[in-house]
Amino acid sequence: MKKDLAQLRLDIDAVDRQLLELLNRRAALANEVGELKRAEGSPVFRPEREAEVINNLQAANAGPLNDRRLAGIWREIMSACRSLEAPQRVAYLGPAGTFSEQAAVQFFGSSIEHVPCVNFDEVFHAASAGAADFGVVPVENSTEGVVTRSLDLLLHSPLHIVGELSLLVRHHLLRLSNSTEGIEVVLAHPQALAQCQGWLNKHLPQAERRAVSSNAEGARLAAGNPAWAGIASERAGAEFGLHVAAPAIQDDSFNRTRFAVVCLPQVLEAPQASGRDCVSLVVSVPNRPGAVHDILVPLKQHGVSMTRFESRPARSGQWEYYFYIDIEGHPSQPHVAQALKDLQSLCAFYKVLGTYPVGEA
Ligand SMILES: O=C(O)C(=O)C[C@]1(C(=O)O)C=C[C@@H](O)C=C1
Repeated sequence: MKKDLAQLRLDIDAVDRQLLELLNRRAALANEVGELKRAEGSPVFRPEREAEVINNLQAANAGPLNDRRLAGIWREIMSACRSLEAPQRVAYLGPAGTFSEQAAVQFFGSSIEHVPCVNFDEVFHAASAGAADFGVVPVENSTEGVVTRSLDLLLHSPLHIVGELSLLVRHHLLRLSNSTEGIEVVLAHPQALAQCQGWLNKHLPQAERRAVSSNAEGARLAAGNPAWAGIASERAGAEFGLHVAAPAIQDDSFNRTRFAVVCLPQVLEAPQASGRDCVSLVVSVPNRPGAVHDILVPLKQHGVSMTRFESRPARSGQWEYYFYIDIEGHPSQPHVAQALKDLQSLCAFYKVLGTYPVGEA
């Protein structure tokens, strides 16, 4: 005979009590790990261990829970255990409700200490000066290209990249009412205004576009004036009590932003090889014909794929450039190490920005 709802709920309650006991046993073990780590001064956050835990469980998973959901649940369990060892402070472009905050929570889980910052410079400063353990900054958007300020800050920063993630970015038009009538000003971060310019040209051609420090800040301001609208996430709308006047107004429905997770090498060294890794570099070459071509030759010779090549002016007034290069692989692989060594010998400036596991698309 099939069980009725009341019986099924009793069974769920019983399983939950077992889970609770097991989770607390796990948490107590994490506490012990924390004591060991404090004694030896080693880092709390170990991304390669967390990846191993999830891989092992996925290999043993008999269902019906699917592997993706399982990973999401264990990321949160480990985030909670990690916070018992030591709360990880994560800096990002605030206020609450930004995509950067969403990226921080997606990467570290929700048991983190939030360090919202007013701009990207402050994120780098917080993580360099010890006010935060990690920083999360956008580096590239699939519609708008690179986030130039983040690249410029990475160039001279003592922070290195230890992880990345990519977030599907849906921008909504948010305001105090749920219609698009009578909007005089649209406020958002310049990147979001650019990502929605086609929609704005078509639907709100008369409205003034006002750039503000973050989308969430635009939403906050829009909550104070019925003729103003912000472009931001649903989360930001909820935070400031706004309606969605028009959903998903970004010009590209697959609009994605890639974020880098940065920290001081003292907080976390470069992660070990995970099997799917990436090295980010910034280089400059002597100003002579063929120099840019030449730096790509070692990559081809040693069979290393380049997944990104960006240039940024060196601000010397001499039309010199820095090149931001991502390659596939890990320096512990001999062909990658050799390619990097040969490449370095051709560069006037060479800096490894980080070696880290490739983020999920
Ligand atoms: O294995 C460790 O080093 C732990 O600290 C435990 C644990 C976990 O909860 O499994 C927590 C934090 C680390 O990032 C990795 C794993």
